[in-house]
Amino acid sequence: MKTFAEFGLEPKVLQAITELGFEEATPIQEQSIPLALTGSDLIGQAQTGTGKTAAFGIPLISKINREDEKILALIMAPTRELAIQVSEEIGKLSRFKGLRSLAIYGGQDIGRQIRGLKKKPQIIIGTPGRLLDHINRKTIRLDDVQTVVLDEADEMLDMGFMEDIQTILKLVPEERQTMLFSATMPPNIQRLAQQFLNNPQHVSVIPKQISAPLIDQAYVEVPERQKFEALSRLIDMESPELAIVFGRTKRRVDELAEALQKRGYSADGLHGDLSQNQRDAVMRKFRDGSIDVLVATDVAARGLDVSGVTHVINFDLPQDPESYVHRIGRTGRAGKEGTAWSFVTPREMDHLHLIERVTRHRITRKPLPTMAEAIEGKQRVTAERLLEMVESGELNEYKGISIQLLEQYDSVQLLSAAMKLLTGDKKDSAIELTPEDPIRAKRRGGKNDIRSGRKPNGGYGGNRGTSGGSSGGYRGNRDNNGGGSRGGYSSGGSNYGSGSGGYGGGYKGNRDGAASRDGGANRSADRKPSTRPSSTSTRPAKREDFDN
Ligand SMILES: Nc1ncnc2c1ncn2[C@@H]1O[C@H](COP(=O)(O)OP(=O)(O)OP(=O)(O)O)[C@@H](O)[C@H]1O
Ligand SMILES: [Mg+2]
Repeated sequence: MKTFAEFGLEPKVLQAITELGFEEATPIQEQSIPLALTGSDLIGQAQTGTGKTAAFGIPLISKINREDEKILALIMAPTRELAIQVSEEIGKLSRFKGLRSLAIYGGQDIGRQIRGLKKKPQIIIGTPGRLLDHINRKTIRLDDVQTVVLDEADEMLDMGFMEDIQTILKLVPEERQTMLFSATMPPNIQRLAQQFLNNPQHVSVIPKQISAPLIDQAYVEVPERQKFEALSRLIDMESPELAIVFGRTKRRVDELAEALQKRGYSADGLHGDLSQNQRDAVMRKFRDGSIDVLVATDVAARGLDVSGVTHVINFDLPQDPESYVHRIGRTGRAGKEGTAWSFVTPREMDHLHLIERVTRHRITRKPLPTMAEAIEGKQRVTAERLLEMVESGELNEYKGISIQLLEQYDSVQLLSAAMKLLTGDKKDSAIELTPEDPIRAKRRGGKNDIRSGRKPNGGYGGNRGTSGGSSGGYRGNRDNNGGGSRGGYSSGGSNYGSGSGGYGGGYKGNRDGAASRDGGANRSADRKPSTRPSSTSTRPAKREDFDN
């Protein structure tokens, strides 16, 4: 492991890194930073939560002169929340150097953004839709941009941002450095790379070499109508510090958040039909811990980094294996452990197996938590709270009454009553959620779909660490689905997530033409009537939500 001092960074940037508490570079940082500092174009791929933001942020910041008053760097991200977060991290990294950066995203007052732009930021972090808006208004000019980063590049393509990105990149001088980053690099990313990158270096971190994000992955098979009960039992049993629960549609998220609140959980929902103020408020509450459970559509699947997220629960399975990878990657970040649970209806078992094959990771089957386990979990939390209170020692006011009570009643009875009060018996109000259709495993893949054309070397390393890094394919140690005998996933070209940087597996060979990953326009995860004037109807529904 390298320390940041070894990259020859200027003292002010090093100081900022130290202030953030980063001691050693993560593998993606170790490989990307020196390359990016040479000015080379880059395609960077590494697992979720391994510091890709600083991997592009540090070299980007290093190149900029604080005296300059032009926009010199442009970072694009697929969602508003991510643009805000990346902008904050860039702000922290460039603090001592005194650079100015600004987030530009839909839903925020444009006047405010224009005022921000008047302060001459050198770094813009934006979502493509609003960026274009500013470009058209001539409030943003890209003529001096030297560095472009596409964070979550594959997602931006998937959301139908290709056209917007093309328009934007055509306005950036050709003499520039361009970097693409994501944890997943499906083959269609090559299209973008060929068009906009100049002789890019591929930096791809083999999982074995990463201080592996320890995500414990489990699933329970549960019929659709029992999912809510399963969720509340699971939350009770596991008592997450912070949890993100993913639902398939906006309606689902609304219903779930409300149902959880009714049952006494501290939960709130996030999706693209909320106003930006509401979205900001929910994220703030989740980040500061005033809610414990964030219920969200895939709008929260990518990039978000909230410390203390111990659990991710897929209340509904995601449509795509990549989405699974990113969703569960909201936990187990920066070397911490995390737990991911997925609810799978009996008809979705095939889809689960597809996810297992593509991610080359066996997901452990677990039984539905029992009522007894749920109760035990809740009691454990209550006991912990009680003991914390005992340790805090600030109990003098209660001692008199406690002594009196103990003279009259049995101590076990008394403590049990206090525990019961504290635990707060669940109001068993009936919860009715509108059922969702099961996700269907699309038939995809096969040798002909292997598109990346790059030599496979290094699998995703399914069991992270024990077998990682050896030559591709979905190898032998899987027993539940025949080692990829269906659909050709074992065909050595699969190198999802590592090795040479190509996704390679081609499992979603015919996805490009699909209307949307959310299962059709009318019940898409995040569809919203657009205020943007043109061509929105032809775009995948998903983008309507994420940025406008
Ligand atoms: N060198 C480092 N040492 C310690 N912590 C780090 C280091 N680099 C980054 N981090 C922290 O790790 C966390 C994850 O970083 P980041 O969000 O950049 O991950 P990512 O690879 O972009 O993940 P994702 O694929 O989910 O977007 C952040 O909280 C970040 O501050
Ligand atoms: Mg990221």
